Amino acid sequence: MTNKTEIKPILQAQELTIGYANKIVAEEISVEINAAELVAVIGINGSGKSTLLKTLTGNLDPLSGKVLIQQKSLKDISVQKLSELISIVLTETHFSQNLSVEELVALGRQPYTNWLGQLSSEDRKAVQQALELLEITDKSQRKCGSLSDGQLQKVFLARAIAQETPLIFLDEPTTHLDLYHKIFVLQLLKKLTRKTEKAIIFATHEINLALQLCDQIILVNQGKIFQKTPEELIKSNLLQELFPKDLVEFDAASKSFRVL
Ligand SMILES: Nc1ncnc2c1ncn2[C@@H]1O[C@H](COP(=O)(O)OP(=O)(O)OP(=O)(O)O)[C@@H](O)[C@H]1O
Repeated sequence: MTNKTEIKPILQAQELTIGYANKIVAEEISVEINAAELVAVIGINGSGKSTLLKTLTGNLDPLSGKVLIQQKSLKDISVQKLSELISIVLTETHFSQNLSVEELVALGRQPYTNWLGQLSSEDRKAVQQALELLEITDKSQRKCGSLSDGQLQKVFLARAIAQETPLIFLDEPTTHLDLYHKIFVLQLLKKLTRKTEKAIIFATHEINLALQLCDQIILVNQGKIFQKTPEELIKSNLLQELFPKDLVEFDAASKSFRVL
């Protein structure tokens, strides 16, 4: 007998094959994500990061195998229930520029509002809490169209927080950001996992930053998927083999890629 409380993963992929009707992108995938973990999905262009995220969020059917959320098969979860479990932040270029920050964040409450879309006091509280967590309360009445890309990124993140789901997925949340703001956003994601116990999974090309900031890394490479801690990944040879060796190499001592 053990006293250790069993930690049940919030998300699991079992013997998963992902891809499209005429193309297998990756197979034999097994992934386990726990609450309060920050997880980066990395891999070269076209390796299958978006395909994996789409499959894990139920936007693309697996070719075989299954995805479980809180031990329940994704295909048996209703769309309504799924919107209470998963929020997704995409790199959005089309959104209503005329919405105020507060209005856009309030869209995160859609799974909970009535058919008229009226916000209850609980909905308003969730919106205010999300604005506070992202430190954008002072911008709540600004039009989204007047914000910088970095500020907008925080607003989309606040909308996902307001949705109050245990899982948040983001597709390349640091695109368009300068180095300082890339670190700012990733640190913020990390703080959110600690503060809220949410699991946050994001696709990124920022491998050096992911190695420094994430709890787990999912590497997509040549049809295979590896889940490891940053330390395990650095010790493995996987990063050395990620890119052709003519321009860039992984230096295990400094735990980063460098130009040759
Ligand atoms: N709808 C589709 N039908 C068929 N093949 C597709 C489809 N969408 C993507 N692919 C292919 O699947 C593979 C993986 O693409 P995916 O977009 O998942 O890669 P990625 O790692 O997210 O790439 P990037 O870093 O460039 O965004 C690529 O070869 C791509 O051409």
